[in-house]
Amino acid sequence: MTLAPFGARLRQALDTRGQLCVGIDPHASLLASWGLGDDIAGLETFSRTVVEALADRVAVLKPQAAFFERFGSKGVAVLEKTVEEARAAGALVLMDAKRGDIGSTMAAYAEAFLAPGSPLFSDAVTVSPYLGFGSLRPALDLAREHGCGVFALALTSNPEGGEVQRAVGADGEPVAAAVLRQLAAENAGAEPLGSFGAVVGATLADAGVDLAINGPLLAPGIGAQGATMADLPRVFGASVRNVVPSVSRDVLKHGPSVAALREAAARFVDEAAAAVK
Ligand SMILES: O=c1ccn([C@@H]2O[C@H](COP(=O)(O)O)[C@@H](O)[C@H]2O)c(=O)[nH]1
Repeated sequence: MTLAPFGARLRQALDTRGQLCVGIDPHASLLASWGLGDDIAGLETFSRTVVEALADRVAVLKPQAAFFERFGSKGVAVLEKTVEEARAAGALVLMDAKRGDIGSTMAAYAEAFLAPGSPLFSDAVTVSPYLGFGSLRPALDLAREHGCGVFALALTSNPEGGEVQRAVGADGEPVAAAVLRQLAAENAGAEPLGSFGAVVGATLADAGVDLAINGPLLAPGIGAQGATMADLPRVFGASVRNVVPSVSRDVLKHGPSVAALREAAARFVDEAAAAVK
């Protein structure tokens, strides 16, 4: 089956389901607070419950690969099932894997997440552009071919990010600005929204760079990291409609009750709508 471009599918999901991405981050502390073991059975129950609660209503679910990989091959098998079931229930799945390597290895990462038929095939994947934006080419091309998306780290939500991302190159352009400029080029002419997004933390005091990339802006940092939906207009300005605010722990802490998870997600959707209008 050929998918419509990711940007178009994402635009529709955000407009119909609301501007929210919920992260599936099975921290050991969350497994414990849900009364689950820090083991494969706990991981499986946690992930299945999040998918049951949210995949039919939130725009995007974002499994954090690290929390599955820490259990080895059995954890990856749970991740595969989580992705498949979330997509089948109607959510767009953004795999938060933050992969980045030389181009020839990047091609293998791209096949893992963006080639139809791959066990971890997802609607989009996060990547690191810090081996040079050009090293992402295999992922950008495969995503375009198959209707998928790619989100490159631009200005991350952690306080340490700026030392690399705000550094200024020999030509005077900050590193993050160069990433955003190249994403904008990938999205040129795309309607209603390009498929190549940037990760820009909602925790930033001020973006200080041009965020008008005609693509989605994944905004982690809301909730546990201290940002709120009310911060979005200040950080994202005129691009705020293209923001995909992302919350993991501040939704997940309401489990294992399916109803409570749904209520928490609905509250964030309402808060995002109020902030963006
Ligand atoms: O700049 C970034 C990029 C990715 N993340 C990821 O998002 C979630 C945040 O979880 P919370 O519980 O909502 O804090 C997590 O998976 C990070 O790896 C980010 O936080 N910042």
